[in-house]
Amino acid sequence: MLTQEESLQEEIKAKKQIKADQIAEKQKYTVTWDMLQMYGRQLSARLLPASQWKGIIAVSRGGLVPAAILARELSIRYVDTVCISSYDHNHQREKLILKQAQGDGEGFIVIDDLVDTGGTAHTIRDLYPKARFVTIFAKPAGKPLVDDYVIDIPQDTWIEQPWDTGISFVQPLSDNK
Ligand SMILES: O=P(O)(O)OC[C@H]1O[C@H](OP(=O)(O)OP(=O)(O)O)[C@H](O)[C@@H]1O
Ligand SMILES: Nc1nc2[nH]cnc2c(=O)[nH]1
Ligand SMILES: [Mg+2]
Repeated sequence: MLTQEESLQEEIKAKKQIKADQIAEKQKYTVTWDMLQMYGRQLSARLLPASQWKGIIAVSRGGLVPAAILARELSIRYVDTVCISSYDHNHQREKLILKQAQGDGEGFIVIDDLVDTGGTAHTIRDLYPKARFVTIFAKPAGKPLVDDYVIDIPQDTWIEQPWDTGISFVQPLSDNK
């Protein structure tokens, strides 16, 4: 007989497996480091002049690499983070704010790698109503919640980020000599 805690853990594990299966079935949009740098530079150009910004707030973890690209291009050295953990619990997707940058976001760029359902973006908007909130990728459901983004991605497509992937051998199409 499982305890309540054990059955909750079992339920969470089963849900994670369902999510992994759903991701595996989705169309993939694979991002390379080069692409990310190129898109990050495009976004940076739209954030000029840099003198209007007090700093950058990265939405950890996905926003960390894009934030580094923006910081370099705009010569911004003040970089902070907001750290959000999303997890499944009792049929609800809850968000836990582990750490946040202070203030209402005025004069700051808040950057995340992508907006999908918009759940994270809602949290960011509540925390930093005066910030300029930008992402590199946007899916239709979350698009209305960002001030700017670079690449449109269909809702049914999973974005594979370069930090989640690696280079591996691929079989040739034909082994015929
Ligand atoms: O629009 P949404 O449906 O909320 O999805 C977008 C969020 O999902 C990913 O983060 P995730 O919560 O997976 O955590 P991570 O950044 O730490 O990888 C991504 O980096 C965005 O922050
Ligand atoms: N890597 C990745 N994380 C996500 N979080 C929510 N949607 C996505 C996605 O498409 N790709
Ligand atoms: Mg994230």
